[in-house]
Order: sequence, then structure tokens, then C-alpha cells
Amino acid sequence: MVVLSQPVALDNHISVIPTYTPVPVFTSQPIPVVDLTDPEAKTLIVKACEEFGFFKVVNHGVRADLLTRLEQEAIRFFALPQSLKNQAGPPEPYGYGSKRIGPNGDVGWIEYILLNANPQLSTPNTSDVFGQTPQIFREAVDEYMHELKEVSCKVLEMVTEGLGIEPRDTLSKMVRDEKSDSCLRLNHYPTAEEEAENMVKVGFGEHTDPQIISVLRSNDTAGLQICMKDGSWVAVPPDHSSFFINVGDALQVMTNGRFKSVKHRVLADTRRSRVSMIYFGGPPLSEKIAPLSCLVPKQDDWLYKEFTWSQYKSSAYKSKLGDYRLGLFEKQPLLTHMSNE
Ligand SMILES: C=C1C[C@]23C[C@@]1(O)CC[C@H]2[C@@]12CC[C@H](O)[C@@](C)(C(=O)O1)[C@H]2[C@@H]3C(=O)O
Ligand SMILES: O=C(O)CCC(=O)C(=O)O
Ligand SMILES: [Fe+2]
Repeated sequence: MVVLSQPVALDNHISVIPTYTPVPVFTSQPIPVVDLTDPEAKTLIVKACEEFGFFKVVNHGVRADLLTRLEQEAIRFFALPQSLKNQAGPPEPYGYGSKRIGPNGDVGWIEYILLNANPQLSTPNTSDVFGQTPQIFREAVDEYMHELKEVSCKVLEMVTEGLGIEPRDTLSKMVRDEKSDSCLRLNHYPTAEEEAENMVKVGFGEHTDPQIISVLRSNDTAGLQICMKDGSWVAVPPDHSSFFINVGDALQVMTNGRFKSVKHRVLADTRRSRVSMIYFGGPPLSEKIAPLSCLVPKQDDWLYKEFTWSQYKSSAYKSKLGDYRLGLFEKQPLLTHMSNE
């Protein structure tokens, strides 16, 4: 028997993975769960960001009815006829997309809506998402983004407190800034009639999120997996009432690699549809991203060159999903002086 460990592309270009590649569920090494009301939360968050770049939060303070309201609106949108949904696309990068992810040939068993948190930065077709649907969708999106910005900032303030960084809004002020380049993604991984035997469709291929922080919420359909430090994949049990936090590339840089932006992917369960909504907390386009000087005072110790978020974003949009995007921004290791002693 040939055991494939890498995804392979089928005729329809959606990669598939053999189901007999065992993917353990997070049990032996449970996913860190942080109660945001726990006085120890900041210490637990720092530990989870160092060990996994990923954790689950409970007691986050966002009302359950807002989560269900947005999920229902997303389901209603994705149930529209294809021709109507297409009017809200193609994503450039904002708007409705189906199967194609990003501009460089990535595909997945997915359809989605990508919206910038700042409506002025969204492309015109984005308004079609709401144009054909009731006001209730826009209200749910706006309210959700507002609440998720708060959750992101609360977590980032716990990060700075846990790391002993002052002031405590050092990170959160970038996401709170009115020019913050944050976005919201609504993903739908549909069911499928046919399924190649012993194969599972890749919904969203492996990647890291480029921003500072991502806050993910899904319905109770499984599919999300994260990559451990040893390269193995672990399935994350879904939990519709909690949020899952990812460290993004920009936070990896600002902590000089102390926190790792977590590689993750979604394998679609084609018998049950999955709906996820992710808030990506990003800095303003002009923000300079570099290791924080309070963490790494000597520039010689910086692992990354300074760049603006705008530079990183345009570089990300030239890359494929699975590329290691930070590679271009790593400093060459200093050659220790060569002596002939
Ligand atoms: C293939 C791509 C899609 C993406 C832009 C990119 O060129 C590389 C990064 C991808 C990603 C992953 C996290 C988020 O879902 C996303 C919105 C982002 O900021 O970076 C997507 C981009 C996208 O789908 O537009
Ligand atoms: O849909 C999911 O659960 C995760 C999707 C994801 O990683 C993304 O949109 O960046
Ligand atoms: Fe992601």
C-alpha cells in the first residue's frame, strides 16, 4: 500500500488527502483552554502562544445570540443561487469567492465572503453581499466585528501583561486604530455527493495567517487541524460557543519568534457542512512591524527586518497559500567572526 502524506490534486484541482493518514484529535496533549475571567489567564495565554501559537477561549463575553445570528445570515447567503452570489465577487481580495483562494492558483472545497473591517477599504462588489440581502446581515456583521475587535484587544492586552510589556496597549492599539487593516472572513465548506474512496477534500490548504491575531468561531462540524512543532497534524474538536485564537505572522515578528504563527488547515467533512467566521486583527497599512524593542533591545538580535504592514500584505498576496511568507523578511544570520586562531 502506498501511503501519501502530502495532499494530491485530482481532476477538479481540489487536493485530497488519504483518510488513512491518521490525524490524532487533541486529546493526549489537550488544546490549551483559557478562561478570560481567570486571574491566571495572561500567564496561560503566553504559555499557549509559545507552545502552540493556538488556544481556545471560554468566558469571552460575546453574546451567544450574536454568534448564531451571523451564522444564520451566512447560511442564508450561501444558500442563494450561484448567479446571485457571484454578483458579490470575484474577491479582489474582498467579496465572494468560490473554490479559488487568493490570486495565485490555490483552490479548496470552500466558498467564502471576505470583508474589510474598514468599509472604505473594501472593493465595490462587497456592497453586493448586503445589497441583495436584508439589513440584518450588515447589522450582524458590524456588531460581530465590533465585539471581535474587543476580544482581540483583550487577548492582546493579556499578552503584553503576561510578557511584562508596557504600555499594555502596545499591541492592541494597532487593532483598535481606526485605520486598522482588520478583516472578517465567512467560510462555508459544503457537503458533497460523491467522495473518492478513502480520500478527504482539502477545504482550506495549510497556511499561517499573516495578521497579528485571528479569532475563529465555527459551527459544530469538525475540520480544523493545526500543525505541531514536530510537523504532525492534530484535529481541533469544534466548539460553537468558544473562540479559537491563532498567533499571526506579524505577532511572531513582534515577539522575535518567541510566539509562532501556527500553521493550520481545514479538511472538509463532506457529509456535514462547516461554517466558520474568522476575525483577522491587523495593523494599519503604514504600521512598522519589527521585534518589539522592549523584548529585544539590541537590533543585532532581531531575527527579522523591519517592514510596513502594507509591504508584508503585498508580499503575501504574491505568495501561494502554503508558502513560508516570513522567509523574505528574515535577517541573514550574522556570520560569527571567522578567525584562523
Ligand atoms: C493565497 C492567498 C489567500 C490569502 C492571500 C494569499 O495570497 C496568501 C495568504 C492568504 C490569507 C490566509 C489568511 C486569511 O484567510 C487571508 C484573508 C489573509 O489575510 O491571508 C487569506 C488571503 C485571502 O484569501 O485573500
Ligand atoms: O475555516 C476555518 O475553520 C479556518 C479558515 C482559515 O484558516 C482562514 O480563513 O484563514
Ligand atoms: Fe487561517
